[in-house]
Amino acid sequence: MTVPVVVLVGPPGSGKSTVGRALAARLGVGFRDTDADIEALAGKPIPEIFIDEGEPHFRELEVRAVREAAAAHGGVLALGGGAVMAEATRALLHELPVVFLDVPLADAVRRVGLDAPRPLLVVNPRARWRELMEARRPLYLEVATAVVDTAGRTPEQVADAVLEALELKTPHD
Ligand SMILES: Nc1ncnc2c1ncn2[C@@H]1O[C@H](COP(=O)(O)OP(=O)(O)O)[C@@H](O)[C@H]1O
Ligand SMILES: O=C(O)C1=C[C@@H](OP(=O)(O)O)[C@@H](O)[C@H](O)C1
Ligand SMILES: [Mg+2]
Repeated sequence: MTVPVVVLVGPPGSGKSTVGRALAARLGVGFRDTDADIEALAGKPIPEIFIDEGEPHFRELEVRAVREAAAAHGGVLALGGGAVMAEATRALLHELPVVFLDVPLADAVRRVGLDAPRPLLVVNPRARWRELMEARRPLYLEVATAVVDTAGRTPEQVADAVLEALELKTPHD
């Protein structure tokens, strides 16, 4: 069994996918994103999974994708924003180095507004994001080894803060 060097959790727009890629490059390790794994498993993009099979089916695929990646991927792993809602996922995250990327509402809404579609944020994204974050913040905190604030930081600066928070060395140190 190979376990990730870092797992990134946090709400949509916190930068998990973007920072994860930068972090993996800095560490000289691979990057994996469970949303991409789910799309590969289902053979279609996430919005289509939500439309065709519904959110509960997406969440089943997500639990499986996280379990498989957490047991086999030795690099940086980014989860989807809702992955922590599953108790089984939280249980396995308790054993891993997990960073919660925090972000204020205004920054997150600005970031996701310009990005790929997220089915849960299509209608009234501001209010929906706030609701999601209120429900999930305790869960992000429960699984987090460290919390990194992303407000006013570039993805590269966030990657630096993650390395520092976990005291990780890069090949250039
Ligand atoms: N620290 C940051 N500052 C500004 N924009 C960012 C930052 N992190 C991510 N972004 C941008 O926000 C959008 C969402 O980022 P993404 O990595 O997909 O977030 P997540 O995976 O957490 O939902 C992307 O367009 C990305 O380029
Ligand atoms: O918050 C959520 O429930 C979701 C977040 C998305 O990932 P990001 O957090 O990477 O945007 C993706 O997994 C799906 O649209 C559901
Ligand atoms: Mg993402």
